[in-house]
Amino acid sequence: MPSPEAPTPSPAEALLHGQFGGWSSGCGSSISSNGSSCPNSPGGLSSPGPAASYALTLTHTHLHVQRLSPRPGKEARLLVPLSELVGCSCPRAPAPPLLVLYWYPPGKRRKGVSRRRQVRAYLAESRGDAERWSAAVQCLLRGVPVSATTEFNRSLLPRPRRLLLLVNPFSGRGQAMQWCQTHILPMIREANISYNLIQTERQNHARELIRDISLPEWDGIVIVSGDGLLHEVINGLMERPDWEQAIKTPVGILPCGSGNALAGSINHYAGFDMCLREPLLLNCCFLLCRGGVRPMDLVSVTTSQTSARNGRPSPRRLFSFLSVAWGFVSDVDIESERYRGLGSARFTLGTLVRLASLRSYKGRLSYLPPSVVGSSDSTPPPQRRPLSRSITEGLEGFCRTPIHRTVSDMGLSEQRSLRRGEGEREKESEREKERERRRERARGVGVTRASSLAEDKEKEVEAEELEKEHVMSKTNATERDGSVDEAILNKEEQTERETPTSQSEDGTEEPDSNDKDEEQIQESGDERDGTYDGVLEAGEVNEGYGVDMEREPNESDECCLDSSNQEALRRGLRKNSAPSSQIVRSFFGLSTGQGPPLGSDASYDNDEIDLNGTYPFQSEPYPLDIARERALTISSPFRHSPFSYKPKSSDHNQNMSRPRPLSLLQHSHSNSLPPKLPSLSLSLSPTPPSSPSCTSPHSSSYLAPRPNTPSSASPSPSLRSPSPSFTFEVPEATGHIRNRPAAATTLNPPKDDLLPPLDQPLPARDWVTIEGDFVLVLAIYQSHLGADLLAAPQARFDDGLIHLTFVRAGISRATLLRLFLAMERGAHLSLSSPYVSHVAAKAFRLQPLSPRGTLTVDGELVPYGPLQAQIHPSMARLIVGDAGVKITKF
Ligand SMILES: Nc1ncnc2c1ncn2[C@@H]1O[C@H](COP(=O)(O)OP(=O)(O)OP(=O)(O)O)[C@@H](O)[C@H]1O
Repeated sequence: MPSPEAPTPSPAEALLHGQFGGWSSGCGSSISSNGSSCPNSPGGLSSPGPAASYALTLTHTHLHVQRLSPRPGKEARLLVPLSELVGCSCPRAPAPPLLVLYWYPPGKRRKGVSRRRQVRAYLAESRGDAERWSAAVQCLLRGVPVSATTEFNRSLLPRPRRLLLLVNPFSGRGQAMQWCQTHILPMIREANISYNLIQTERQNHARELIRDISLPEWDGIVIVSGDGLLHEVINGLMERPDWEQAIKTPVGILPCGSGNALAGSINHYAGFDMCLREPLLLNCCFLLCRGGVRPMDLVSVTTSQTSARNGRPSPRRLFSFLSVAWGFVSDVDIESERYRGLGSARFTLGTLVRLASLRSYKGRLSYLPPSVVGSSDSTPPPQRRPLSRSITEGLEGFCRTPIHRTVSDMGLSEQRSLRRGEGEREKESEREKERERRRERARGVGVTRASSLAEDKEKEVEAEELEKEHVMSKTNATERDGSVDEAILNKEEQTERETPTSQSEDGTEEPDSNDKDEEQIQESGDERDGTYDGVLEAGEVNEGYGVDMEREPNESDECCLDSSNQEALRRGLRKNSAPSSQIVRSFFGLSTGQGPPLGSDASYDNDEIDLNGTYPFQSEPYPLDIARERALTISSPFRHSPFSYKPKSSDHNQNMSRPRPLSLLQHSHSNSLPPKLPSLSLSLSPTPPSSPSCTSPHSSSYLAPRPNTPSSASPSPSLRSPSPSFTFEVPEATGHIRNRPAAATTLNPPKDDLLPPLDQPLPARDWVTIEGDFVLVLAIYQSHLGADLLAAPQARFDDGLIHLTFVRAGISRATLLRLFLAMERGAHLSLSSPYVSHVAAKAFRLQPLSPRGTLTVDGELVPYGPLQAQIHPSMARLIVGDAGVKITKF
C-alpha cells in the first residue's frame, strides 16, 4: 500500500469512522485497472482475499485509510483526497456489503501521463453501514452540506445528474466511439451520472437536434468530439425561441477532435499540465464528473453571406465560443484537413507547409478597446483623444515608428503644432509635407515595403545570431541529439535571409528598399523627440500584455534562435513522435526541393482553392454590393479513406454525408439513437446510472434505444426528429421549429450594442483601425487555440474580452515559427517583434481587402468577406470541474 503523508484526522474533523475488511486478492483491496474490467469492481466481484482489516475515517476533504492487520503501522496508511474521486457505490444484494471508491489520481507530473484509474473496495460489517458510507462520500462529492452530526442516508442525495452526450464518430482520428467505451462511459457511470448518447450522422445534425429537444430534462449537453460540434450545439441553443434560458444549459466537451482548444483551456484552468489525446480526455472526463460549472463568454459574429434570392450580401449571425481567424491560422486549419489522419500532428505539418509559402493579406482591422466601453456616455470625450484613431499601415512599421505620427485622421499634427513655437511649427509642417511625399512615392511599391528597415534589422540580428548558432552547433554537433533538425532550421533561415521578403497576397515580392532606410531612420529620430497626445503608441496597443513594444524594433534578444529555442523547436517538431519527425523531414525536403518558388503565387491555383474550401472574395470595397461567393467544392484525394473528412463548410444546410469506416457504420446502426428506427417513438430519457455490479462498462447495451413508456418514472426528454423518417414526441410547450434556415431563425437575439450594422461605417469615436498587410489576425476568447497552443494565457472563460493577435507582413518565417513554438508555453507574448501585436477588445471588425482568403469561426469555415464581432459576457455556462472560483455544481 502506498503511504503518502497521512496525518491522523482529529476526532472533530471526522464525519464518519469505522472498521472495514479488505476485499479481493489481499492487496489491501486496491486494484488498479486501466480501463479494462476490474476484478474488484462490482461487476467483477468474486472472492474475498485473505483477512485484512482497515480503519476508515472520512473528513470533509479526505478519506483516511489505516491498515490494522496484517502489519499495522505508519507505512500502512493511505490518504485518498476526495478531490480525486469521481464516485462511490454500494453494490446491491446479493453482492457483499461493499464500499467501492472510484479514484483517479493524476499521473506523474510529466507531460502526457494519464490519470490512473484505481478502484478500492472495503467490506463493511453490514449493508446499512456500507450504504451510510457510500451516501456520505457522495454527499461530499455533490456538495451537500454535512456535518459530524448528519445522519447519512441516500435521501440526502440530489437526484443523479443527466447528460446528453453527442458523439461525432468521425472527429479527430475517428476514435470517439472507441474512447467512449474504454474511457468515457465507465467513468461517467462510476460518477453516478445518467446519460443518453447520440452519434451525429452528418454535419448540423447536433444543431438541429439541440434546436428542438426539451432541455429541462438535461443537466448538461456534452459533446464528445472536437470544437466544431460544440459550435453546432451553441448555435442550436441560440436558434431556439427560448434561447435566453436554453443557452444557460451547461455544456461540456470531451475532446476527441484534432484541435481540442476548449478542452485545452479547461485542462489548463483546472491546473493540470498540458497534455493531448487520452490523457487530455481523461482529465476532461474527470472534471466533467466532478461537475463544476462556470460562466463562459460568447461572441456574436456577423458575416456577410450572399443571399440566394437576390444575390446580394446579407448579414448572417452566429455565435462563437472560441475564435475568429484570418490568414495563417485559418489557412493552416482548413488546409490541414487533408492530413486529418495524423491527428493533432496535422497542424504541425500544416504550419510547416504554410510557412514554406508564407502569404500576406491586405485588410483593415478595427477594434474597440475595453477601456472605452461604458465610459463614453457619462464622461465627456478626453480632449486629447482623436475622434477616430485610425492607423494606416503603409510606409511605417508599427512600433515607435513614424506611423504614429502620420495618422491621417487623428488630428495630431495640429495638436502638436499648438504646443510648439511658430518656427518649429513651420519645420514640422515641412517635415510633414516631406513625409507625405515619401508616402506618395512609396505607395507605388506596396505597403509592406516600409517594413524593410525593421525587417533588415531583424534579419541582420538573426544572421548574426545564426552565425553564432552555426558555430555552436558545429562545435556541439557530435554531442547533441537532433542535429539534423537544427541543420534543417539553419538551412531554412539561411534560405530566408537569401529571400528577403515574404510573399504578398498578390504574388509580388516586397523589394528591399535601401533608399527608404535613411528616411526611416530620420523619421524614427523625429519620433523620439517627443510623445504626442492621442497617438496610439505600440505600448498602448499592447497594454496589459506585458509586451515591451516601446523598444526599437529589435528582435535580437528574444528572437534569436538560441539553443533553448532550437531545443524547443526540435521538441515541437518531434512532439507527435513518429509522425512529426517524418513530417519535419518530408516538409523540409519539400521546402528546399519541391516547394513552390517564393514569389510565385502557386498557392492560389484552382485545385488548392477547391481542396481548401476557400471562398473567393467580393473585391468591391466595403460596403458590399456584389456577391461573388462560390459554393464550396471538395476534391480531397483522401475523401474515401477512413480518415477522410469533409472540409469544414459554412453551409449549414448542406447535409454532406461522408463515407464512413465500416466498423463505425455498424456501430451506428446498433447504437445510435434517433434515425435508425423509422417511425419508432423513442424516448431520450437518460439511462439510469447503472450499478457497476449490474452492467459491464464495456457492454454496448447502454446505447440501446428505449421505448417511451408513459409510465416511465422520470419525465423523458423528448424531441422530434428533424429527419422526416422519424417521429419523436415533443411536448407541446416546447414548440417545434422545423426547417428553419440556420441563421435567420434566432428570435430576439441579443443585440450587438457596440456595433453598427455590417454595411455601415463604424462610429468615429474610440475605435482603432489598422490597415495594411497582415499575415494573420486571430481573435480568441479562450486561453487555447489548440490543446497544446496557449494562445492567450491571460484569457479567462468569462473575462468579457476578445484577445486579438495580429501579425503584419514583413515578419520573417523564423520569427513566425518561433512565435508558434513559444505559444506552446504561452511565452509568445514576451517575444518582441515589431510585427506582432496583442490587444484586448470588446468588439472588432475585419475587412479583408485581398480577393481570396480563408476565414474561420471556431475553426469552421465561414464566407470570406467583411466580418464583425462583439463579446457577450458570461452568456453560456461551461462544465469545467471544480477548479477556479464561482463554481456552481450542475
Ligand atoms: N457524423 C458526422 N459526419 C460528418 N460531419 C460531422 C458529423 N458530426 C459532426 N460533423 C461535423 O464535423 C465537423 C468537425 O467536427 P469536430 O470539430 O467536432 O471535429 P474535428 O474537426 O476533428 O475537431 P477539431 O475542431 O478539434 O479539430 C463539424 O463541423 C461538425 O459539424
